[in-house]
Amino acid sequence: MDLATTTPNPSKSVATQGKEKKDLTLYEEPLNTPGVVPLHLKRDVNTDYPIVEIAQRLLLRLKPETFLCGNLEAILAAIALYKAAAPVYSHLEHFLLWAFTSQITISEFDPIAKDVFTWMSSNVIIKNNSTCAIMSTGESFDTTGYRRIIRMDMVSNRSSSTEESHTVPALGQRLFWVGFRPFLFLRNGSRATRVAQDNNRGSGPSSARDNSEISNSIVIRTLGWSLDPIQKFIKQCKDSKESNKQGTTTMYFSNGKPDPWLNGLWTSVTKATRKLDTIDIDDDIKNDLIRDAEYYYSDESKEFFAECGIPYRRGYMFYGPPGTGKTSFSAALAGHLHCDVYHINLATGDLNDGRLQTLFLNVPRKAIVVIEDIDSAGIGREQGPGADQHDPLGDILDPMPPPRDSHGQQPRGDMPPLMVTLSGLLNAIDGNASAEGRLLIMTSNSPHTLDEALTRPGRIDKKVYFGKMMPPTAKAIFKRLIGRTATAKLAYSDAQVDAYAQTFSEKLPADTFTPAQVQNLLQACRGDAEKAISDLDTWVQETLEKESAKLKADKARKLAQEEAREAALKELKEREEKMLLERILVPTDPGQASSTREQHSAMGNGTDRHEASTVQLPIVGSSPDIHMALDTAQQPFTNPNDPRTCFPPPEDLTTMNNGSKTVIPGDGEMALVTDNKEVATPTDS
Ligand SMILES: Nc1ncnc2c1ncn2[C@@H]1O[C@H](COP(=O)(O)OP(=O)(O)OP(=O)(O)O)[C@@H](O)[C@H]1O
Repeated sequence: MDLATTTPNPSKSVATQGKEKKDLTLYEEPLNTPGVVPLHLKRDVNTDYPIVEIAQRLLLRLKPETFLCGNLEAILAAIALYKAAAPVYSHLEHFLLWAFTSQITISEFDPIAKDVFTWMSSNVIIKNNSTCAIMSTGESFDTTGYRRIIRMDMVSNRSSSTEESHTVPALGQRLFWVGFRPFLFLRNGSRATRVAQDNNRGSGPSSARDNSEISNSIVIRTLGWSLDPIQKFIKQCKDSKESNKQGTTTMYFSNGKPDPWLNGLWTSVTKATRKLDTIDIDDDIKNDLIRDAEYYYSDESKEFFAECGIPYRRGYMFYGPPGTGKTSFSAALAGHLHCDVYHINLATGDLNDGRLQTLFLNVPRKAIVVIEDIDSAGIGREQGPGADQHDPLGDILDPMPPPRDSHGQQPRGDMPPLMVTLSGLLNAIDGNASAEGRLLIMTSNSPHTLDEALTRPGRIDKKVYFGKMMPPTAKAIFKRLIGRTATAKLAYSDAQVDAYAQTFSEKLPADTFTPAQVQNLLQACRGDAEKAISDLDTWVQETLEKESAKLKADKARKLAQEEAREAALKELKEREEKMLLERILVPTDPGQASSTREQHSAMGNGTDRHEASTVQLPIVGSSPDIHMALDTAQQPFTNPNDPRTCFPPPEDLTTMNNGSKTVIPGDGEMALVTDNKEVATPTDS
């Protein structure tokens, strides 16, 4: 199409042209004016698509007719050709990749991916003047699922990373070299796929794409027919992480979610290692624990376990009041042994036996697994099939609806919160499928509530009590929290600090306060030793008063709960009695009574007759009578002479062997007489 030939002459007036020409004269400029777009082409141009206008102007300026055989159809044909050839190119590309490269795909939530990210961050993104990366504040960018990932901002790495933030490779691909070998790093996944996966939660690894790539994954590709170079590269990433890890401990927290591709099993946080000498507990206990744990991970011990055929596992139970250092010591021990800590929280309601087992199986060989506050996880002494049965008292004591979940939804009746059972926990800890090499630490505030099976030797090898502050530990905590600052800032000598610490430990009542409480007091003094000592008496008094007030309040609350429970029990009993009466009372309507009698006569004598007549048993009286009758109503007849289990035909007035007698005073009236004494009749009631 030649634009110039169809250009109307703008100089001609509308009035002097025919209809067709009249339309054409609307254009103000000749169409062949460079840079001017004819109005009929402008109809698709709007502010949303200025690019179309730009392209059109460009075409006019370039005058494509001069080099494309004089028409625009050639351009369209070229585009069509490109479109047709694109799949061929894609196939060719796939073939070349298949034929000449090797690749490894890693789920983004796998710990290995974290190692690769960290290596890429420090060796490629920061060094190679990248223009695109993902920045995350905080430490846990690696295994946390998309909710945190979308918080990250795309940034240019020209703003250098700070201590508080991390840059990780952006989605897409980048080429880098390790020595003389080129590698292609490819990060798949987008927010859209993450959302889609979120909606398909539970689909698990089947959400992988058809071409066996995992969504939200990274792919490492290199030239050649062997995976060795990639494996070496991954090992290099791991080694680099290990060397960077000095002085830090990584804590993993169980997610309890079913889809390991979406959220991973663990969320991790890396912290500066807490040193063991910052935990103030009895020195003997501390040294014993350290020696035991060190020996457990020694080669000698591994051989011993293997030779004796004992499963290579060790377990500790730390128990004592809250705030005495059970969790802190576990973390410090992990730092000392250069291993990571895996925290499993059983009380979240999103763990069941299967998931717990999976978590234990996914703990590396050398790791400390901590199950905190196991007594509050709802795993009591008895947890049989009836343990989760509905408690009728609950309805009376707590008539409120169950709490809403995190999405504000009422829990559905058919979806109870997940529970870990005692047998599930025992299996996970030391069942055949349980991983070996881990050191398990359970912490508890009240270990006496735990089932003995859980704490028996073999599962728990050491039980350690973490108690309140004694004078030696009070002295140690004073030196640690006050001494160092006092020496540095106020130039106290060691002897002075020691003297203050001694005074402090003597003034602090022994076995009364937890280390957490004392730490709170000393932190507030900010290195002022004299203030710490002068404030101590007041603090002790106030804290004791607060504690006693809290104790009183707790006692009152417990008493109120007990009373409410008793009242509820009473109410329940009354309900039962009422229901029973409704079930068993004979109607006083003579018509009904005679028809009942007819039914009884029709039944004749025998067991059936007894069952039928039992239903009519009139019982009104104290609760033992009621329960006697309830038993009778629920049990089949076995002894026809037993007044509780045998009721005579209504037409007879029978005296029982044991002296009990049933009286039928008249139509529609029945009464139970015990020891020839009438208890009640329906008309009485
Ligand atoms: N023995 C201790 N030595 C030093 N610090 C301690 C000690 N005990 C507690 N703390 C401090 O008190 C705080 C709470 O300690 P931690 O969480 O370890 O107690 P816990 O016994 O595990 O409590 P809980 O039973 O509630 O889990 C921490 O800040 C910790 O530093």
